Amino acid sequence: MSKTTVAPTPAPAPAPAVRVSGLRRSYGSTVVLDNLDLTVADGEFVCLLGRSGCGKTTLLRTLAGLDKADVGVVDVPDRVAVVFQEPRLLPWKRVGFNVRYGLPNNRESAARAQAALAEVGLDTHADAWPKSLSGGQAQRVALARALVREPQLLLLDEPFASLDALTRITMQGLIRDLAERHGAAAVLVTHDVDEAILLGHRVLVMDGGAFTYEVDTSEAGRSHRGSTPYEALRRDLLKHLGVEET
Ligand SMILES: Nc1ncnc2c1ncn2[C@@H]1O[C@H](COP(=O)(O)OP(=O)(O)OP(=O)(O)O)[C@@H](O)[C@H]1O
Repeated sequence: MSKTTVAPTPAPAPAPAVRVSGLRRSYGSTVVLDNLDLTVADGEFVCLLGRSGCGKTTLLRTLAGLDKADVGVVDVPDRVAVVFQEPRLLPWKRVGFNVRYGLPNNRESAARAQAALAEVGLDTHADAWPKSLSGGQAQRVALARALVREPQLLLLDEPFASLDALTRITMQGLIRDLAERHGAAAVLVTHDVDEAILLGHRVLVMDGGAFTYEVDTSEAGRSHRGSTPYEALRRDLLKHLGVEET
């Protein structure tokens, strides 16, 4: 009896976490987002770099559902969490409540909040008041509040901007590890080229509401600062941002 072998059907590629096409947004006569297309794969970490006013925050707010496109398709998963530049905690509620705010008021939510606090190294702070936290600790609580929702997409709008340089380095490592561990896709807005290279699998440069450059940083991001591939990538990005190095 002859045997027929059937070639296995390739598994379908997983649906991307973010699919944006033809996105336009204007305020009056000012075009802020101009016919943007963006796809972010599941588990991918994308960083947006661009000069002030180029439309980064507007794009992030649109992905978060906080701003509305004039035209275009914006397809994001159901569970999206945002971390802003400031922690935005409720000062009259304890840390644990802030983390589980919006979840059902039950023991499971309290346990999930506690686990999220442990992930950001603040498991002993559930009963603390926000005003007793340092800036870095408060931003960790904001991160725990995002993670407790088990987001499929994490949106980060300059979350380290108000932190001191040392805390910033710790937070960068933490966010990278957590995004990886949770398998969440992430979009980070930053002004910092090194931060973008360090955290991103891919870096997009925006100018005038459009993407003007894109680079895969997954390899160079693992190289040390100062190494040849890292410095070449850094110079390349600075050039596309229109920054002259002296
Ligand atoms: N609600 C609004 N009403 C009118 N104009 C707005 C509004 N929000 C943003 N803009 C304008 O849209 C443009 C893009 O703003 P956006 O905040 O997205 O830029 P950005 O790249 O995030 O800037 P930055 O890096 O300084 O935060 C700017 O010219 C800004 O003035």
